[in-house]
Amino acid sequence: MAGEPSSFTKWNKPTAQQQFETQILKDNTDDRRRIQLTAPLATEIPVIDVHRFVSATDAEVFELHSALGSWGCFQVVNHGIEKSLLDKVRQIGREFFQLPRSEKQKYATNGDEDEGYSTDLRQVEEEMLKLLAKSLSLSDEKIFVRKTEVMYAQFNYYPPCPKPERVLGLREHADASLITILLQDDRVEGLQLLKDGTWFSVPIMPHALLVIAGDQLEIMSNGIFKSPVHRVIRVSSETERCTLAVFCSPDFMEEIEPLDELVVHGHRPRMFNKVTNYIGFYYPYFYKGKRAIDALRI
Ligand SMILES: O=C(O)CCC(=O)C(=O)O
Ligand SMILES: [Fe+2]
Repeated sequence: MAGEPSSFTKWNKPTAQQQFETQILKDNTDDRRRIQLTAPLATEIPVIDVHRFVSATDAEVFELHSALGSWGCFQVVNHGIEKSLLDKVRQIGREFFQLPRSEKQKYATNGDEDEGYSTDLRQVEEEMLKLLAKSLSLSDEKIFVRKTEVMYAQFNYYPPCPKPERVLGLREHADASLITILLQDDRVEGLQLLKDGTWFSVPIMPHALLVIAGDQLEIMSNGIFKSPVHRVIRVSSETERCTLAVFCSPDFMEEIEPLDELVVHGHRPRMFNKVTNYIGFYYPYFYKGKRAIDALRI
């Protein structure tokens, strides 16, 4: 139906997740609760300059570490992807969703070729994963790089909404991924993050990428990093909002658990049980409005 949020996914290993995402978007329109549209701006989310971070001071590394333990995300600038390319990606997303439904349908299963931006995003992903290992002081800075095999890109499109206080764009959830790299819309806000029981708006930085910790990172970091609950509200009755989310995860059949190095007897005991195919494990909980990660807590 015209006017509903929709998504177009393109990833290297199509699975049931695609259907799941469609379901989330359908569910959103059933939310009839009044939504609080104004929220304080999350100005404390740190902005990390990737180039500078190579020679970051201990204080900067600590800032990243503590942001991921509280907000569960950070903004990244100087990531190496051309601004013009990011603008083009957003433009392609908007143009795609403006096509008639019959046209969009033609692309629905066309998910196995490479796009120009996917290589660039893989490099950014690797840099981010190395930053995470660095901020956890892990001995192997590539541990998360080696464990992250799946990249799944999804455009989210939120049309203008005449009753934004009635309809969510995307209902509250935490991501099942290890990390999510989000290219926000450059004009319309909408992403809100739950911290200590309060919703905060995530500020727009037009050419920054927002890195969000997913549940699998919370598990592997033995709870040091938090996978934040977030949602999308539809603030504008005039302008559409388009974002690109890239979900980065281990192979589905990989067993994940807290990294040995982060389990410290007597100080930081193991906080989560092992799980295989976390993505598959996650959905049934999501549908019930619960968090899968809670079922793994020891
Ligand atoms: O569109 C957004 O701002 C966030 C999307 C999101 O949270 C998701 O796709 O999981
Ligand atoms: Fe999300």
